[in-house]
Amino acid sequence: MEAELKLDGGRSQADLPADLPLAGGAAAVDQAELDAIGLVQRQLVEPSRRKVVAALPFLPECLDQLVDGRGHWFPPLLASTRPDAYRSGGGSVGGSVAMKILVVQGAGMNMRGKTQTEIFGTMTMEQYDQHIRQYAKELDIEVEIFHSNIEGEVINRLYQANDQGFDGALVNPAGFSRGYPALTAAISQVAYPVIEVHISNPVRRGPVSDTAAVSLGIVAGFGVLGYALALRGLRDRAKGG
Ligand SMILES: O=C1C[C@@](O)(C(=O)O)C[C@@H](O)[C@@H]1O
Repeated sequence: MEAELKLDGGRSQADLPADLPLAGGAAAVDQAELDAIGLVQRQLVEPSRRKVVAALPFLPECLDQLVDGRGHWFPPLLASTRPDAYRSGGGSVGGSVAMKILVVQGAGMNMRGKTQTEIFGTMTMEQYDQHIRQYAKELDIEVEIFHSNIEGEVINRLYQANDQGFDGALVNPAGFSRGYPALTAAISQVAYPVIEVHISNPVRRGPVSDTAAVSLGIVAGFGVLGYALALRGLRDRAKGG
C-alpha cells in the first residue's frame, strides 16, 4: 500500500493521510496489509448506518458522535439538543478568530420558566443561557449574554457592542417587542446584523414586533433551539454560505 500510515501510540489508531481510499472508488487495496494493522476492507460509508460506522474505527471521533444508538444521523447542530452529545471543544479553529456575538435577553426573560409556563415552557433564562453557551462553543462562536429589564441598558449595550466590533447580535426583545422606539432605532442603527429570536411564536398570539421590522431576520417558535439556528445562520452568512 502506497499510503504511509502513522500509528498513534495512545490509541493505536492510524493517522490517515487524506488520500487513503476510505469509501467508494476503484483503487486497489491490499487486504492482508489492512488486516495486519486492524483496518477493514474499505466499503461504501452510509452515515445513517451505525453498523458501517462502527466497522471503521479509524474515523474521527466526531463522526461517531453524530450517530445515535439506533443509527439515526444527527447533524452537528441538532446533536447539540442532546446534552450527552455536546462536544467539549470550542475556541478558535486553525488560528482563525472566533466570531463575537452578543445575545440580548429582553424585559421579562427572567420570568421564563416561572410564569406562563403553558406558553413558554418550564425552562428558565439561566437554562436558556447555558444552552446558548453550549451552542456557541459547538459553532466556535464567542458569545456574550446580556439581560436587562431596562430599555436604556439594552440600548447602551447594543451601541457598545457596535463600537467593540461585535459581528452580530441575537435579540429576544420579549417585553420590549412593541412600543420601545429608542430600542427599535438602536437595532436599526448598529452596523452588525441582528436576528430576533423568540422561544414561542408571538404572531400566534396576535402581537407584532416593532424590533423584528428592523432586524435582519427572525427565528420564532423553535424553543431554545432557535438561538442555535440563529447563531448558525449568522456564522454561515459571515462565511458567505
Ligand atoms: O417574554 C416573552 C418571550 C418571547 O419573547 C419569546 O421568546 O417567545 C415572546 C414574548 O411575547 C414574551 O413577552
